[in-house]
Amino acid sequence: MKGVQERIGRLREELEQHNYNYYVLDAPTISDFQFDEMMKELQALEAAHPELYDPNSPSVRVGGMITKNFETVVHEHRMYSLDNSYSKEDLEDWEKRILKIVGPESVAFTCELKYDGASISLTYEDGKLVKGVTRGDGFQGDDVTNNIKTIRSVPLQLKGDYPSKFDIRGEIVLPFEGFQKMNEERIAAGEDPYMNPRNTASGSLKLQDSSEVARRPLDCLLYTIVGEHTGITTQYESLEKARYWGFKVPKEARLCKSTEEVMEFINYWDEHRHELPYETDGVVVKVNSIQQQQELGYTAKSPRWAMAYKFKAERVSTVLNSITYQVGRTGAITPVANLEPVLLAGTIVKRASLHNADQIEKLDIRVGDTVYVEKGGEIIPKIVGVELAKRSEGTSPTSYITNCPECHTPLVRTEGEAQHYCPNYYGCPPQITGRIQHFISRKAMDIEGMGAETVELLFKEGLIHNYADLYELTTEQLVPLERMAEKSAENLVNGVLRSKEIPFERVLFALGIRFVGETVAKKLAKEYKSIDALSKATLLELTMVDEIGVKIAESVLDFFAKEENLVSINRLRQHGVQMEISAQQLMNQSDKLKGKIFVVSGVFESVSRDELKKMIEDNAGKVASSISSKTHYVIAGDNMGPSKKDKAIALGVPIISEYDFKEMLQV
Ligand SMILES: NC(=O)c1ccc[n+]([C@@H]2O[C@H](COP(=O)([O-])OP(=O)(O)OC[C@H]3O[C@@H](n4cnc5c(N)ncnc54)[C@H](O)[C@@H]3O)[C@@H](O)[C@H]2O)c1
Ligand SMILES: [Zn+2]
Repeated sequence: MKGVQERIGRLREELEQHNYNYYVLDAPTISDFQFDEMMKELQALEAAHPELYDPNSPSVRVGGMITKNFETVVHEHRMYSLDNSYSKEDLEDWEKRILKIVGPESVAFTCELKYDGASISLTYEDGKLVKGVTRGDGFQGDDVTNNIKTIRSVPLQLKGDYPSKFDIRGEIVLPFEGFQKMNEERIAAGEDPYMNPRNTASGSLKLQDSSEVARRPLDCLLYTIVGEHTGITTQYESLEKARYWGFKVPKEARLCKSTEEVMEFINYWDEHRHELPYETDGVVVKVNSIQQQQELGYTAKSPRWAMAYKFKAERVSTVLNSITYQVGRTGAITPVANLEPVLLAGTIVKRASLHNADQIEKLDIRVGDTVYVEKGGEIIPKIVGVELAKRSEGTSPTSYITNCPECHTPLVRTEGEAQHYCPNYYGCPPQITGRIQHFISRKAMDIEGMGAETVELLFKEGLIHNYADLYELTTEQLVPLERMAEKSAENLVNGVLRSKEIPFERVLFALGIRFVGETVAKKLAKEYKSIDALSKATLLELTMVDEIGVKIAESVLDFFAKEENLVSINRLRQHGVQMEISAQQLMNQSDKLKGKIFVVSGVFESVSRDELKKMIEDNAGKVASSISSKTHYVIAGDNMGPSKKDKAIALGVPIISEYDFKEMLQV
């Protein structure tokens, strides 16, 4: 008995800590699968020992919390969690319990997808968005209205016959495409990629700077209306109404008359969910009739009228053959697991990320172990645990490397950072080639005729040591090299020559300053206009620039403090690389379109789409990808999509031609 009590206490404590990591820090340290297993164990023990009931147990409370970084708002209607089911039998048991209360006839269900993001409650009064609050602990949450307003799919003004006051609930998600783009930008800027879309969405919502939130491609999917006089009688109807008033309500929902039909829906989406643009982790089955919902009511944590059906995590086990360590262009060390190849979610997996030393230690991962591999929204799969029963005897914990695997320099780890670094900036081969590879990449200097392997080859042959060396390469030097025909040597030299036309903002990105990705480079170029001015900026000045924080500012200062960087910049300048915004570009820039949001659609006669977008941005306007109530103008060319056109008309957004636009700029 004492043992059980201890175990329960221990589980409650640990689950509490995981809730904190997950909901407040947005940085879980165990997988959802492991969390759910622990929760199930706790629930089973509590059910067998009702005398140990505690109203504060994580099993009977919503897991979230308020952060105190925002104003705390008490929910007028409580926000609940959902009970989980994992099989057809679970669902049938649930149906039986429901019928006991509302029976004896059958019950209809609305099936929806379970979007994996952060819960939100939006309050509308007279058709206007007045508040956006996180779920928090279910009773009260964080007021994140300003951040919510930056999300394009959240209507600020409703249309149609909406009730005068109501709340609508949904999920803030980060669609895969946006998540991947954000991660590509982070990797290009030398930062660690985010772990998964859910925690990134939730973390984004809690940023203090709304303009930073606005840059994140968040989406808001809605599913429940709450309020007194809404006139709605079924869940299915509420989805249709919400859609009609202007909310984004996914169309996948289905009205089902039996658990058989519910299972059909579940089985279909278990297989097809990867075709959706956002992450889902199950299906939510809801009693359709609102009146029946009211009869059923709530438990301490969840509605009795709804049930989540969780998809099985895509997870397999395989043997860890070895751990290797990669050195990135910024010197960051990433441990990589080399696995016995295994089929996971339709692809053969051979490698998985181990993130950093802490992760290896926490999971106690050892070479030879049988490990669990999981695939979520991440780019590469990850190891989430070890099958300890299969561990052979006599193994010892993995000791993390202390020296760089490439140049043997002792590694360093700055306080507060998870990653180890190789500090040998000038001499570590992968850092040198990594910087040059970044420099020539498509979004940077876009040097045709050159790829990552060519960089390796030229470095090995001692021809380049630095990106400025590229501009001194001659065909005579290149032709004798292996696999380098005369033609490709010429292409390469010409490619380098042409890169001298690349505008300053991209040169700035190409230099590979840590944390200076494409967007930040654009901002800095616009603000400082030349490398000389930027190199003289102080920390304070830099942090005054919109969207530039201390971390970026410090990294810029570090970069210009390195003598070798200054030498390289001077050499690049002597070779004719653009180190300032051209007079032409300056002339074309203004603030004329400040605050205006444009959507560009169709094919144009006098300019290309990209040129048009650049003109908008050069004049301080913003380009959005889809039309919303916040769009100021749609610039339409030939073949504008009919649905876009309808939407613009419905929302009353003016549709203008490329010529009207140029008129606006007077060019
Ligand atoms: N890894 C960790 O450390 C850790 C810690 C805490 C929680 N978790 C994960 O979070 C889960 C618990 O989180 P939870 O309490 O938010 O429950 P949940 O996410 O399992 O389900 C409830 C939530 O689902 C959301 N939802 C999505 N689509 C919906 C729809 N169509 N209709 C209604 N609701 C919908 C709502 O936001 C609702 O609050 C755990 O099961 C675990 O997987 C993990
Ligand atoms: Zn090194």
